[in-house]
Amino acid sequence: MSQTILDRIKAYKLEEIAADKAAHPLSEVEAAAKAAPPVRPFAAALHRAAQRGYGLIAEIKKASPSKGLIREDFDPPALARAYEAGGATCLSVLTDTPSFQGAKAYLEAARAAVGLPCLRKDFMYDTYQVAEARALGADCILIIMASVSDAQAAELEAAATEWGMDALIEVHDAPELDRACVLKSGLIGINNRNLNTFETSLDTTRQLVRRVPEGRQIVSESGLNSPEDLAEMARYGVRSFLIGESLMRQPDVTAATRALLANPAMGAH
Ligand SMILES: O=C(O)c1ccccc1NCC(=O)[C@H](O)[C@H](O)COP(=O)(O)O
Repeated sequence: MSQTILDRIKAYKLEEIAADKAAHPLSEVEAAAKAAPPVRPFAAALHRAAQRGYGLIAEIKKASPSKGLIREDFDPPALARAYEAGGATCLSVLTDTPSFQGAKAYLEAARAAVGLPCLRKDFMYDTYQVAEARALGADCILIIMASVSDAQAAELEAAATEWGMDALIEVHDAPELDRACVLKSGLIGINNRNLNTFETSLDTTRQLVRRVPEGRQIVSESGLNSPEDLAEMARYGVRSFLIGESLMRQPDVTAATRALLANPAMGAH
């Protein structure tokens, strides 16, 4: 069977983690995590924003496997400030280099420039990466159910909790959602993008939302482009969003963020 993009990412990530562990032993990373600035509440900020209007996790994303280079003029602290000025609730910062041209330093720099809680957007397989995320200042980690076993997901989630961080549990189909619901995290991200084919459809959120148990906070992720998209998701009770490309393509990121959030649809929460 041919390798999927997630297989390829996993293969190089495991090599990267091994190299990182050799260069920076866990004890060193844990010491840095303990010395990191205090955690900013991520899920709580999103919840509050979604009650008043929309919760927005605005993503700092230079490139992607599906689109190649997205934004040439790429200054993470400036983009973080632009998102904050536009009304974003939280930031997501890609720290993966081979596929997204991200960097760990981007997370540190973006977070230091603003007061917003930050997600380390990466492919997590090892609790070493969770400690590293905290050392970089992350307030939340991503757990992609398509790329980890149930045991790995539980271990990553427990490590995030131990470090005081939140975990966004990402799913793309019903079996992944059922596995995610066994975890404790209240934050469920429904990714509208199939990470193997790159096909993006808001139908993914429309279909999965009804299977999410009461009390979980849903974040619709990927392929959201306009106030109309957000209003459509709000019709399904989803008021929190993770958006990268459509904002990253705008010359004025503050104005684009402000325009996206200007007139939230009211109604279902
Ligand atoms: O964005 C991709 O092409 C991609 C490919 C393979 C794995 C993950 C990928 N993206 C990660 C994300 O989930 C998105 O960056 C995020 O949800 C924002 O999506 P968008 O608003 O469509 O940039």
